[in-house]
Order: sequence, then C-alpha cells, then structure tokens
Amino acid sequence: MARAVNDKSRLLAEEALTKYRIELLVKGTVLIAPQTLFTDDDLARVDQLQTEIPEEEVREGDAGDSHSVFVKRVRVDLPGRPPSNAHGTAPAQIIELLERKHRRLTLKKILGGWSDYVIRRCQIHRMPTGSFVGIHLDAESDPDFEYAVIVQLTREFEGGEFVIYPSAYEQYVFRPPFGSVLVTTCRNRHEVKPVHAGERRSLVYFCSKRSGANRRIIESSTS
Ligand SMILES: O=C(O)CCC(=O)C(=O)O
Ligand SMILES: [Fe+2]
Repeated sequence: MARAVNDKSRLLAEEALTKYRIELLVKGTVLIAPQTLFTDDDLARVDQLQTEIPEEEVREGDAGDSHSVFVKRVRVDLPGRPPSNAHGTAPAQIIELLERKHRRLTLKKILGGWSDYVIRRCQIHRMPTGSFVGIHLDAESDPDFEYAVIVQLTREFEGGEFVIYPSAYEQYVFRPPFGSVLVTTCRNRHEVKPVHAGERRSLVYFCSKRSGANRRIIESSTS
C-alpha cells in the first residue's frame, strides 16, 4: 500500500515536471512552484551563506543597460575565460548546493535535452527600495547562456516584478512568490521593475551546455 502511494506521488511529480517543460518550450518561461527545486532549509542556507559574500553596486549591465542593484558574485564568467567561482568558501558552498544530484536531475527534466547543463554564472541580487534592473538580454553577457534560473529568497517586498518581452507586442509580468523559481530563456529581453517597499533578494544562475571559455567578443572602443 505504502509503495503504491509512493509510486503515485512519484508519477504526479513526473507529470508536473513534464508540464513545466512543455510550458518552457512553448512560452520560453515557466514559474516553478515553491518546494519543487529548493526546500525552505536550502533557501535559509543560501540566504545565510550570502551574508559572507561581499557585494558591489552595479549601475551598468554588460551591454551598457542601466541598473541599480547590489550584486554578490558566486561564479563569474568573464569574456575569453572559463567560468570560475568567486573567492572564499561561501561561493563554493552555494555552487555545491545548486549542483546536488537530485536538483540537477529535476532541473534537467524541466530544461530538457540530453547532455548536462553547467552553471556558467551565478550571483545574488539584493534590491532595496528604489532598485531595479533595466531591460537587457542575458545572452549579451555570454552567447552560450541558454536558461536563467531565478530563485526568490524573500517574502516582504513590493514592486520588483519580473517583466519579459518576447516580442514588440507581448509582455509577461511575473510576481514570483518566496521559494519559487522562474526559468526563462536567455534570448528574451526582460527587466526587474523598481522595488517600492522592502527588499527583494534573488539567487540567479545561468545554465549552458558549454563549459569552455566565454565566447563573448568585446568590441574595442578604439575600433
Ligand atoms: O534578480 C532577478 O530577478 C534577475 C535579474 C536579471 O535579469 C539578471 O540577473 O539577468
Ligand atoms: Fe537578466
């Protein structure tokens, strides 16, 4: 009996992952329910580890886009170089948590494809009131980025909606709740609207099938 119940809940879980995968294929974005990829303990652990990582204020994106956000680097992906963890033990511990087998397998079922994904870049965003991330394209940071995975670490904030513009005529607005995970293709423009109250924190990582050097070409300002 217990076995039958277990088999049934496993099948239901598989069915939910298949639905997520189809939605991602069709719409380019899917919101994964809390507790699917990260438990509350995982989130508390990440939120505790991030306090050990120094932050920098970022006001300009890789393509000159305008931002106002505090960034804690976990793994960096600089042009011409392979991805590498930021210094210190906390970044390595966060990557270890993200790469745990069950999480990798679950995420792979949502992303699809045969080969494994690598995390090319990972960072934590702290967005107090007034912060925003201007419209940008993730693939401009690294042409091999395929999917962005955005984990919500906080409950108490207003504003900070994630808005995606798949074309000039469409927009999708997301208000992802605490513990949910937004997965989106890196080929759609998007932004994070200004935070009006409280503080929004998110863990963001970019997945790719390529693990080599970042193939982004930086145009020289003299040419
Ligand atoms: O913090 C977020 O919700 C995602 C921000 C973003 O679009 C990015 O880091 O590329
Ligand atoms: Fe982005």
